[in-house]
Amino acid sequence: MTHTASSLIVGNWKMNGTSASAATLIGEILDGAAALPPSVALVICPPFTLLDRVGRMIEGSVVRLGAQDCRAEPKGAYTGDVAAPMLADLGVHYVILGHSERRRDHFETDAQIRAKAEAALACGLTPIICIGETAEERDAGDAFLRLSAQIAGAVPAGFGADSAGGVIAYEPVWAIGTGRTASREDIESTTAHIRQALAAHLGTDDNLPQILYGGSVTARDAASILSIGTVNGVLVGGASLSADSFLGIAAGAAGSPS
Ligand SMILES: O=C(CO)COP(=O)(O)O
Repeated sequence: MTHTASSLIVGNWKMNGTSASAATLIGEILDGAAALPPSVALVICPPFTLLDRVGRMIEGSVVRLGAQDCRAEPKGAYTGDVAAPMLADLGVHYVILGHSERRRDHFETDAQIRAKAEAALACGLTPIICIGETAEERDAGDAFLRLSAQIAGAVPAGFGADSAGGVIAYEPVWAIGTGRTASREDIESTTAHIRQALAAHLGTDDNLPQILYGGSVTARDAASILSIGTVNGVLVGGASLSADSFLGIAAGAAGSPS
């Protein structure tokens, strides 16, 4: 399957990695990344502890650096938190916000996620705002309502039109870490809905944020997912911890055999 438009392949390492494992993984990814066409953009989001080390390793390569969260305030007495300007200072380009694991474990609200996105944009970072319905919401037929509400609450005005751009990651909660990827048909209809909801919320059809799919993506299904017209890339968890899998997914974006 061939995919001609550019694709954003983002690896979310979550709470995984040591200096030794990161050195090996990044070395292998850089070896393989050199063979990818320029239409495929790779982003690695390691935990905070590895941002500096990974940033130094990928310097001068096509791979960009992303973080997994930031705080909305620029500095202050917030023990354990990390501010957006601190990330920008480290050479970070992207920041994942509102991941379902943070919504679940840290009770993050759409309003907080929106404030974080505004803080990230203010220092030139590209936010990757995560949205997604739970299995219960899906079974109740409320998935689209839930996604529209998350967009209305978490996506800042003008999102995507800023020079830093903006990214929305559709990650159905029931597909994350479960090995249960959403079907191509589901991803197609849901991302079409998300695109419509973004256009309605932002009041424009131009410069809309890019839309990623995330949830048990593997090299096996990446090419099919990435060939959907409303999907601009993928957000990869588990499979981003293996260079073979991550590069296989990127090869799916490049239209080459994975
Ligand atoms: O949450 C995810 C990426 O942010 C998806 O994780 P998995 O690819 O492990 O399902």
